Amino acid sequence: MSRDMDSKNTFTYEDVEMIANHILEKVKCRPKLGIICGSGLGKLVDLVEDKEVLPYQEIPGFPVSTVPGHEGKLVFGQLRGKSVVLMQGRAHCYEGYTPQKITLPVRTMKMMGITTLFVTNAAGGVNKKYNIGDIMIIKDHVNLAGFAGVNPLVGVNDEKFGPRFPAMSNAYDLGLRQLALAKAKEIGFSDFVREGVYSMMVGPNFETVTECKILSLLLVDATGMSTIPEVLVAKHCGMRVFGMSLITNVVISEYDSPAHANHQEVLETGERRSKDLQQLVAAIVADLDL
Ligand SMILES: O=P(O)(O)O[C@@H]1C[C@H](O)[C@@H](CO)O1
Ligand code: HPA
Repeated sequence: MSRDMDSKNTFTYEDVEMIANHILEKVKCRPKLGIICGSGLGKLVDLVEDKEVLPYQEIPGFPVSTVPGHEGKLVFGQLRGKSVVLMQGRAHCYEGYTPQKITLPVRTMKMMGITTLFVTNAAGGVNKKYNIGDIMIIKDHVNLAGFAGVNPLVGVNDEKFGPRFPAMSNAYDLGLRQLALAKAKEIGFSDFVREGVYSMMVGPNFETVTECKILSLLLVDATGMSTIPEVLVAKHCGMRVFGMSLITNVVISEYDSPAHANHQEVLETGERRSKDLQQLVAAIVADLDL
């Protein structure tokens, strides 16, 4: 099965079922919560006890990330008394994968019994009030890649996954956002935890100055190169979604500025803020109703 699946760019319901069963045969854990770790945020797995680890290379069809800061491991275990599976790293469209391929893990998680999905990412702060190191709880998104036709739900729709025309007006669960804000307050994080709007361009280049000015006009607070395809697929198949962006840098919105965005800064901020992010995730998961 492995070689056939690895060369595929789109996956049928039966393909996903086979991949999910393959994973379930290899691990004992049966989680209902899935967490996708963004660039430099893979240390979230340090929260997990009784780990069972599967490298993506050993999972048929799974896209393998080629980007530093994305380990490429599926980590099962216990987090604050709850069974969980973490994706330590994700693949992106700019690596040459189709939107359907980068979201295969989300459908696989659904098929494995995951009902709630946490998505995390590194993002550039567009909102001028944001500081490097802030954590933004995602309240909505602008699918700029979708404006250009990059959307994992394009193509034949299998109703076994979900409806042809899924609603996206409530993509980021209100109850989970409220829980996260309450927990941030409880642990003294309110000064650097915000709520805002995320946007995605395909990348891999960072944005031009004019693009950043446009993002601001579009009511975007933080921008990145991932997450939205995963959220579209998760909502399509009926999952409850919660999202967080770590503001790893601020976008350059002045012409002729000598500053420029770079992946090294993204990884360094991820490293520096990883303990706080872990603390917030742990506090939310502890009180999560699954
Ligand atoms: O996977 P995420 O969205 O966290 O990664 C961001 C976007 C690019 O992959 C990379 C740029 O530094 O970080
Ligand atoms: N732009 C796009 N993606 C990003 C950024 C950014 O400034 N920072 C981290 N991921």
